[in-house]
Amino acid sequence: NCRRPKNFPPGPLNLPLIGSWYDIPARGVETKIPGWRKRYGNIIGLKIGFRYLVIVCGNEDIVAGLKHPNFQSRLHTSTLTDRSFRKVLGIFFGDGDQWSEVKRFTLRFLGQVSNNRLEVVMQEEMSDWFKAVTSGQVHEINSKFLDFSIKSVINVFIGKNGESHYEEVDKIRELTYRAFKNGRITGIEIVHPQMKFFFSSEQKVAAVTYTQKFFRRVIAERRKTFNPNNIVDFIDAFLLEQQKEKAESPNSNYYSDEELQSVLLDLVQAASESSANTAGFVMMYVAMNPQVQDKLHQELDRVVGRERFPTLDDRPNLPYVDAVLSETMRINPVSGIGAGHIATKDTDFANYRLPQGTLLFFGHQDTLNDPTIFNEPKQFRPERFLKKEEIKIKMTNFGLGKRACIGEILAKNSLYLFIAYLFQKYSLSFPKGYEHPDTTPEYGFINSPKPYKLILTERPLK
Ligand code: HEM
Repeated sequence: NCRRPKNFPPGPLNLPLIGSWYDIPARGVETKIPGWRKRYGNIIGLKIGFRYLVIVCGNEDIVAGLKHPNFQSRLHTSTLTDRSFRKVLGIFFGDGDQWSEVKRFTLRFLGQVSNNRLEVVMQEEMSDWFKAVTSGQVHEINSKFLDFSIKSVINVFIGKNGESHYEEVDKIRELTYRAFKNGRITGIEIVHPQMKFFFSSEQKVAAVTYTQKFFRRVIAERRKTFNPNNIVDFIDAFLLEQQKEKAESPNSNYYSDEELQSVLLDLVQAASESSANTAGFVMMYVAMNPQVQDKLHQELDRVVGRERFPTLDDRPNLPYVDAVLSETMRINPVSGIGAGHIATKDTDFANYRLPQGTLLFFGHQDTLNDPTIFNEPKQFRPERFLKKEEIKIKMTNFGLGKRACIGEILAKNSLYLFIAYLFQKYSLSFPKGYEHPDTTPEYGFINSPKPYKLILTERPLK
């Protein structure tokens, strides 16, 4: 049916069978949004095959859409449930009571990861990382170089045991990077799984299968040594909850092994690439803006000096470090259109009517680079985040409401530590001939910087 439902938002023409699929890039849909928005307004109506799709733009509408009670569900096609034993499990694509129970449990666990524990993990990972850096030499900045991110995530969730598996963790990083790079967030195979045989990438399947197998083994090993009186990490906490559930509510099955594997897969995939790619963009933009780097160095020298590691307690006194992180996430957000939400009922929204089953995405990158909101948005200017009056909108790049990212605080804390450690110790510069890296991201499930070259030069101890 090519006709739009009554009062559906305007958008490109729908053709028989394929809808407006011909005009929707499977990767980098962000690049089309400014043009569509000019033509059709804040709410853009599209169709992939038989599935209606809406992109919500404009900060007010994004906030309203993210919080709308009818838009708190996810798509459950087999392309997605293949990640979780063909069931609706895990947090990212989970739903209903199961999702809300396990999300609450995971948030509670994250709330208990003390600042002290995170600092120790980050100090260990960054110290190892620094060993791999040769001062004054050219380094290629790519997923492998930024592997401190997945290692610290693994360390937070599966404890020190993670270290004995670093070869496998490296393989998971490589497979996840490739899967996300090839990931087609608005690909037709996501909404019409019949098409996955033509479009699904081998890397995506390999990343899921390998990671699940890894966690299955780690969980089985842990079960042998599990001590309910010594809960150290996420797996311990989950196994304890599993025991309690079996004893107290034998009819419920929220804490199954399949759920644990699915949640761990979500956490590793959601956390490691997003933080690593944000770190890659931080290094790129700071090296491109020497005056920003000078200010970072001056602030760190003044507040921390060069002999001890910066801590989370230093954070109130290091506002420029935070401003650099916020400005990086504004200018090149790694999740440019967020994750798809589903309308669970026919819903009136922003003067339109969205049919049940409509898939919604949100124009985060568009808003964060809108010249009517941010003065000179293409300029990397962390100072704007030091002046509250310059930030006129609610930041939404971690989502909002029930479906919001569970890792926002963890991500911001660990990226703050990353920036503080890195610039306390090093100066960054481009090798001759590589001074102007391409800042356009490589689009995928999570956007990443295109690989580029940098020299890291150790700063002398003062
Ligand atoms: C720079 C880092 C990160 C960014 C920009 C980011 C961004 C996002 C966004 C935009 C969403 C979708 C929200 C929505 O549906 O509207 C999301 C969801 C999610 N994120 Fe993150 N994230 C980051 C780091 C992390 C970390 C470190 C973790 C794990 C500890 C994590 C775990 C998740 C999970 C599990 C969800 C699904 C939540 C749900 O569906 O209920 N993320 N994230």
